[in-house]
Amino acid sequence: MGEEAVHFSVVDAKDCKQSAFEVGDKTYVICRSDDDLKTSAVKIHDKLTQTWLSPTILGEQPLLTKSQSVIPVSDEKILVIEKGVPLNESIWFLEIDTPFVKQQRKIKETEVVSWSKGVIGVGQKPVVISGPSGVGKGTLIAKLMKDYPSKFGFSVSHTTRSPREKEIDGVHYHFTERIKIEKDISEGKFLEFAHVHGNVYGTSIEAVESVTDEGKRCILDIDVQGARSVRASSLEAIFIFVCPPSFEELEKRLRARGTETEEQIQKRLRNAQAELDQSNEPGLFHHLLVNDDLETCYENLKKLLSLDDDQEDSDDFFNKEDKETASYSIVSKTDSEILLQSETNEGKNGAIHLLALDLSSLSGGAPGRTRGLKIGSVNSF
Ligand SMILES: Nc1ncnc2c1ncn2[C@@H]1O[C@H](COP(=O)(O)OP(=O)(O)OP(=O)(O)O)[C@@H](O)[C@H]1O
Ligand SMILES: Nc1nc2c(ncn2[C@@H]2O[C@H](COP(=O)(O)O)[C@@H](O)[C@H]2O)c(=O)[nH]1
Repeated sequence: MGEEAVHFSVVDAKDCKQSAFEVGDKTYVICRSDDDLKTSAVKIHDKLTQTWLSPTILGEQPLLTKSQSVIPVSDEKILVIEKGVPLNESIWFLEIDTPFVKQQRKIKETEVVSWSKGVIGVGQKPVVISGPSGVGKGTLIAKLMKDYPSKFGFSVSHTTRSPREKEIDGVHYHFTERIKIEKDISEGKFLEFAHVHGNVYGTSIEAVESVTDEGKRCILDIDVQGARSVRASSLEAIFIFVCPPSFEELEKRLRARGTETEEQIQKRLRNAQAELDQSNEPGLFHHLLVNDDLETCYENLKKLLSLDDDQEDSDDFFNKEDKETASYSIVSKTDSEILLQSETNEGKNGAIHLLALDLSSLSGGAPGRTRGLKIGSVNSF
């Protein structure tokens, strides 16, 4: 195991405790007050220009404790372990140059950093279901949710369109104003958004991650533009496109549903053709399903989902006692792993309990979550 010194320092300023660390030409300082553990400030010192920057801070902030263990893990992220809380709640990353941060920096034309919660274990990949309006996506998803309520959770999108008669705010969609969704999009709260049939639709990061945090598999019903954006994001998902048996049948279903005006139906049909044209594009969808007979299509969808090569949740690395009580701090870092030492538990025979965080596992969640962390007792990988 190669050695690399842990590089961090803690300085007590007048009214705030600081953790400072260098990455490239910049020094990042996380500053938190002992009196207010709810908020932290981040300052960046640019050594080249000798200037201090106050970046826009995105993402949910860590639940702060009185002390932390901090180490840069790459040019993109800094690992922050909050001490005194169980490991599952203690792992956070300050994203300083991830693709998400780079994108947000461009949009906002200002310096940006983003907090991202480290989540141990992979869970099952979210399922993105796309297809033309009226093909039956909602019908298939409703069946899945009814048959497997504890296994699947629906990502409730935001939309600026008006609710249909039986639609409930917060259940079918979060119905919202254009000005509000545009503000939230600009603040980086959305995984994807698109202008669809004349309205704005979008998937908030929270919509996906709240389902995954519940331990359920997240289902997204989004258009092809949205699927493309998710494909380009850090979220690893299964992409399914649902096709109609014919264009005539699609039109028939859309009309029979009776939820759109003639003008809206015409617009949806025009867009349907464009979506169908993209369904075979290499690298976009993993699976195509034809929704001719509903029951047959549903059975095929179930087959696809159970065939998915899901991994076991690596939570199993921990025993129950560790989960509830152990608190860890960083001991050392190599190119492949970071060693963590338990501060509260001594193993049998008085041995110190060491864990290794596999650095190759730092990916997979939506922005705001670093999902799929692999952590094991030393030598157990
Ligand atoms: N296999 C099928 N055979 C016949 N009718 C179907 C079938 N699947 C769905 N339908 C019906 O087609 C209509 C459209 O289905 P649904 O609302 O689920 O489509 P959708 O793809 O979710 O549309 P949108 O994208 O506009 O939300 C509904 O009235 C539904 O009952
Ligand atoms: N890109 C996104 N597309 C979405 C989202 N939520 C729904 N949709 C798609 O919009 C159309 C129309 O839906 P409707 O409820 O008005 O009939 C359909 O294709 C949906 O898949 C979203 O969050 N992002």
